[in-house]
This record gives sequence, C-alpha cells and structure tokens, in this order.
Amino acid sequence: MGEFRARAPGKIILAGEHAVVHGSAAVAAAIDLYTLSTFHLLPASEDGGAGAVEVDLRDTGLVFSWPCSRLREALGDRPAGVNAPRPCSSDELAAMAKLLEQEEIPEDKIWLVGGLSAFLYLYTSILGCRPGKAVVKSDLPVGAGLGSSAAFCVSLSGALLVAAGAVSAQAGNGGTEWGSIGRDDLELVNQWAFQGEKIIHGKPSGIDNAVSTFGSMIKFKKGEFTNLRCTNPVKMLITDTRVGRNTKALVAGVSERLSRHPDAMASVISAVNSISEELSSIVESAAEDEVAITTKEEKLAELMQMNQGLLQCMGVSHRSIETVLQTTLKYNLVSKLTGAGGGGCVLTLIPTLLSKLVLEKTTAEIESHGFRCFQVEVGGRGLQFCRG
Ligand SMILES: Nc1ncnc2c1ncn2[C@@H]1O[C@H](COP(=O)(O)OP(=O)(O)OP(=O)(O)O)[C@@H](O)[C@H]1O
Ligand SMILES: C[C@@](O)(CCO)CC(=O)[O-]
Ligand SMILES: [Mg+2]
Repeated sequence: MGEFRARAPGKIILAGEHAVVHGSAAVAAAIDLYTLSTFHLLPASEDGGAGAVEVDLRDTGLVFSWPCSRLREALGDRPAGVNAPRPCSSDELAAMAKLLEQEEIPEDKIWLVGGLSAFLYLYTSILGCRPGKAVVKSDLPVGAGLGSSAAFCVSLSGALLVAAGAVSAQAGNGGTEWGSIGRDDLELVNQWAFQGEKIIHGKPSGIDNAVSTFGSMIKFKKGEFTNLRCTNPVKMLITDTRVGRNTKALVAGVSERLSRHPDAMASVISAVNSISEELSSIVESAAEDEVAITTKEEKLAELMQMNQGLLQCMGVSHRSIETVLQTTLKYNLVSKLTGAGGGGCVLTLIPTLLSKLVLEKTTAEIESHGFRCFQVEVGGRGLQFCRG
C-alpha cells in the first residue's frame, strides 16, 4: 500500500466546555484548520532486522524513531483487536513513559509527552510493532483551545486504520481531492481517537474527537451527539492570546473545585446545560430577514456572555482572556473563551451587520496587546482522506 493522508479539523466550542465533562450539554463546530497525518508502512529493514516506527512532528521540528524490537520488548506483542478500541492500561502508560524518558525531550517541549504517548498507543494497538513512518503537521495552534489534541488523534487514527485495512477510504488519486469513509468506519476512528484523547487529557468528554471526526455543528451530551442544522451562518473572530495552557490540568482543576463545592458547582453545571440547550435551539431556528437575524445574533451573544461568566466561576478564565473581553466590549461585541481556557483562544461573535471598519478597528486593538486574530469557516467537514 502507498502513502495515505488523513486530515482532521480543529473545533470551536460555542457553549458548554468543562461542564460537558460533568454531564452537561455542549455545542461545538468544526473549523477549516486541519491536522494532516501522512502515513506509510515500511518493509522490514534490509539487514534482516525488524525495522523501526518513526514519527516526524513537523510543528515541533522533532523526529522520533523506535526500533520495532524495542517497542515489542517494552509493550509486548499487542493483542489483535483493531475493531474493538480499548483504553490504555496503567502498565502500558508506565511502559510508554519509560520509553519516552530515554528520548531526552527538551524541557520547553515536554508537553509533547502526551501526544507521543497517544501516538505510540494508537500505533501499536492498530498496527502492532510493524515498521512504518508517520508525518504530522497542523494549521492549528497547538494547546490553545482549538482541539489540536483531538485533530492529532483523529487524523492519526484515520491514517493508521486505513493502513491496517480496517477501514476503506474513498480517496482521490490526484492528492488534491479529499474523500471520506462510511459512518461505521468514522465511528471506529472516533473511538480510537477517544482512547488517544484520554491519554492526553485524562478525562475528556469526547466532544472534541466527535466534532473533529464527524464535522458540522453538534450538540453533545454524555457521549451522544446530534447534528445541528445551522440555518444562518455563524461568523466568529478568533483571538489566540498565545498564553500556553494545558487541557489536562484545567480539567483536573475544575474537578477539584467540584469536589470542594459540590452543591454550588452542580448549579453552575446545570446553568451551563440550560445555556447549551437554548443556544442549540436558537442556532437551528430560521431567521429570514435582517431584523430576525439581528435578534437571533443578540440572543446567541447573550448566551455566550452568560457562559463566559460561568466559566469564570469554574476558575478557567485568565487575565489575557479578560483583556480580550474588555476590548471587544468597547465595540459592543461579545466574547467567550473556547476550549479549556486558562489562556489559549477566545471567540468573538461577528454580527452579520457589523461594518468592516469596526471589525478592523476591533482586530487592531486586540492585536495591539500582542494577541493574534483570525477568522475561520464554521461547521465544515470532518475527517477526510487522500492518497499521497
Ligand atoms: N501537531 C501536533 N504535533 C505534536 N503534538 C500535538 C499536535 N497537536 C496536538 N498535540 C498534542 O496535544 C497536546 C495539546 O492538547 P491540549 O488538549 O492541551 O490542547 P488543545 O487540544 O489544543 O486544546 P483544547 O483541548 O482546549 O481544545 C500537545 O501538548 C501535544 O501533546
Ligand atoms: C474542557 C473540555 O470541555 C473541552 C476542551 O476542548 C474538555 C472536554 O470536554 O474533553
Ligand atoms: Mg485537547
């Protein structure tokens, strides 16, 4: 089999992050920024050895390689079970941590350990210890709230499952046409990606891997999701505060607050659930003229603002996020953090009738704080494939 490419989108969360980990509904949408995984199996090495597994992480400039014999020694011959995704055990996690300790990863890139562990787990679970080479690169800022970890796990799982022959992709030959896979195959990718997300996040809800796999805009609750028919386009400005953060630590922080103040936090989570439910029905409601569209956007903005207040209650806002909120408020625009918070990215709703001039002035003022703004298409395709 030749080279295969799989690309998976990042996401924004319009409402419900963190609360979704504790059973609340949340609303998320795919964006047109992708992580691309290119993969091919390699023949066993010419000297009769077993060859190696290599991953080239282009966004970091680092390449990692493990002889297959070493992987087999550390992780054992993995059980066949490509069609039955299973969680990584604590023994397997410890074995991967030991393997990665020997890599001497630079201190400023230590956050890579989660991604590399997810890679090793997905690779050896799906393909065993066969030689192969993966290259991963992304349009997404890594660790900034736009679902880079999910896009990483979804695109890798997709590429590895195609190489294993477990799913069959309809892919264009030219390298520019993107094809898809059937719904059951997408579900298999999604379940493997969720196992990878668990390694990176600790306790993910599954919303990020679901939206990255299936695309579109979804309402997600307790592992189940429905597609939302978004009747009017939703336009968002994204600000990357460039403040680094880590989803695993932020999710753990919210759980700790929940155990310290169970009643108060249960009310916060229940309020977020109501916000997500209302926001998803507003998204689906049809607005046909300018007045109706403006009313709809005002309701969305108000719900986003309320959600942001509750995210502050959960302790996941940040000085940089507050600076963006105050700046956009000067122009009567509403913002909220997206993803795990603690820095990372902020969403600002762009009303349909907002003048270009006001948008430019807002962007310039946000960027004067050292942040970076960009616009994305919301609600597009999920996982797609093409031949290399
Ligand atoms: N392109 C990539 N190359 C290498 N590692 C990556 C890449 N994308 C994601 N990762 C892994 O995922 C981790 C970031 O995941 P994290 O969940 O903290 O942030 P996020 O997914 O961008 O934000 P959120 O979960 O809030 O949406 C990185 O530390 C790294 O381990
Ligand atoms: C913070 C969180 O709710 C969203 C991260 O994008 C975590 C999760 O749901 O897995
Ligand atoms: Mg993540």
